[in-house]
Amino acid sequence: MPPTRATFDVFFRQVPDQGSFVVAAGLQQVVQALNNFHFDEDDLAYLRSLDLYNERFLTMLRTIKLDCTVQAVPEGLPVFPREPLMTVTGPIAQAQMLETLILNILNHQSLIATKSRRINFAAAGRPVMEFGARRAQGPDSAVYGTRAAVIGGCGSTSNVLAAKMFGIPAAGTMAHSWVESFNSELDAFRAWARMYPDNSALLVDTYDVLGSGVPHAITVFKELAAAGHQPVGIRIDSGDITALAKAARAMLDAAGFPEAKITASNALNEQIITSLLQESAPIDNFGVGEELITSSSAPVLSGVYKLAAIEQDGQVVPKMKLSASKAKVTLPGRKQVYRLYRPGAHTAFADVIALADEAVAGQPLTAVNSDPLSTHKEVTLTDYEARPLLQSVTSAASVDDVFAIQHRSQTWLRELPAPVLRLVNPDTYHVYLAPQLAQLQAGLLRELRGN
Ligand SMILES: Nc1ncnc2c1ncn2[C@@H]1O[C@H](COP(=O)(O)OP(=O)(O)OP(=O)(O)O)[C@@H](O)[C@H]1O
Ligand SMILES: O=P(O)(O)OC[C@H]1O[C@H](OP(=O)(O)OP(=O)(O)O)[C@H](O)[C@@H]1O
Ligand SMILES: O=C(O)c1cccnc1
Repeated sequence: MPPTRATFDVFFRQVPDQGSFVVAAGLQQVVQALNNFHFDEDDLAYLRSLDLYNERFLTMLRTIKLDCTVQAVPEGLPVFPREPLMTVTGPIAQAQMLETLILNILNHQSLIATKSRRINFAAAGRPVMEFGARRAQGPDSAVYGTRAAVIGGCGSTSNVLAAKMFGIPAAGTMAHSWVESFNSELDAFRAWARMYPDNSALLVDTYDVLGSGVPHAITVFKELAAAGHQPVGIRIDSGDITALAKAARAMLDAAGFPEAKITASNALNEQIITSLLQESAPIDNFGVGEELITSSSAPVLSGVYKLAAIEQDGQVVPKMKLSASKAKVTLPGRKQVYRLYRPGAHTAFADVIALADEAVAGQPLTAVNSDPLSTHKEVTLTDYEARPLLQSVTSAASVDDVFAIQHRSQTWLRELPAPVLRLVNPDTYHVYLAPQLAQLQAGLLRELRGN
């Protein structure tokens, strides 16, 4: 008898930081991990030593060749609670074995892409450099977190390995130790300017921002300008950034350097950046590290991997987890997710989760709210165009440029109603269940409760 095939869905129930959406990220690394999925002899020897597995199972692992099909939403897409962002169909033992691997990759990158999107929304178009490697939870989180940060809107990184791996501009300014290691701040700035005459971003807060840092930077900028170079600017990394940036801006302007840019850093996040800009702090660039790379205000995206269906005797049998908590009831069956647009318009107004073979075309659709904690009020959706979001993923999927993903993500975000994108108290975006899926879920609920 061939092994039972099964379909699992990846989805999350809650958005970090009380936001309304998550930016999906990590698909490319999932594809790479599945392409590379295998057990070495020393893996098998270790598993054998546990005395838990029989030889038949270990032989199956030795010769394993994944026979799973994957559907996923494209990276960068804003997605909402309960929507499958990936489905995996394959022999049940194989598809089950992939749970933790897939969740590890998607949960991490989607979390950081979402945090980055929030920070980049707050920065309102000003470039944000990713500065987090030193505070990331280990090397992998630094590298793949940087990839996700760029998907979420960052334009460059000080993580040179990530820059090399993903084609991201490597960027940075100067360390305090550079300034401290010279006899004077002025000597330190001059030495830097000699080496990098066209990349003179000087760190002005080692001793006294307004008393020495900015005046010394201005002295060096004058010397650079006299030699035909365009000074880049300064970085402020402590103190009251608004007050210091305003005073520094005035000093730079008065000295004839209105083009010199001010970069701010120091444990920045979306709230602090919003506050700085509300105070009209004249900041041109942000360097953001620890709060971004660890998503420290909301460090977990609790994406889950749930059985949705198995195949028995050639029949697809929907499966559902009932659970003691109403919020954890799952959606049975093989599914597709659609984003609904008004005909001819670029504004999405709702998503619909439907059974894979359920018709969701231009006809009126009687749908219910997908949130199991809602009152399940029916709505009739009319006058829409429906675009499917889950696409087949091939193992030979081309390696997308991270900036192409970032760009697509921004386009998809612009399609959403503005109140959904608010950083504070965003509107909930509507996610409905199509009628056949809603009926299937209700029927299975009755059946399982009856049992
Ligand atoms: N005008 C401002 N509005 C809101 N937050 C600010 C403002 N200026 C600075 N901050 C933030 O306040 C926090 C603490 O800044 P503080 O000046 O105490 O740091 P610091 O003196 O550099 O200390 P440390 O040496 O530990 O970095 C940082 O997260 C910083 O980004
Ligand atoms: O604050 P983040 O958002 O993580 O940005 C990166 C930080 O890393 C550096 O600080 P460093 O490790 O030298 O410590 P310090 O400046 O707090 O002393 C840099 O000067 C930034 O402040
Ligand atoms: O200014 C920089 O170059 C910098 C600072 C902290 C972390 N990464 C880069």
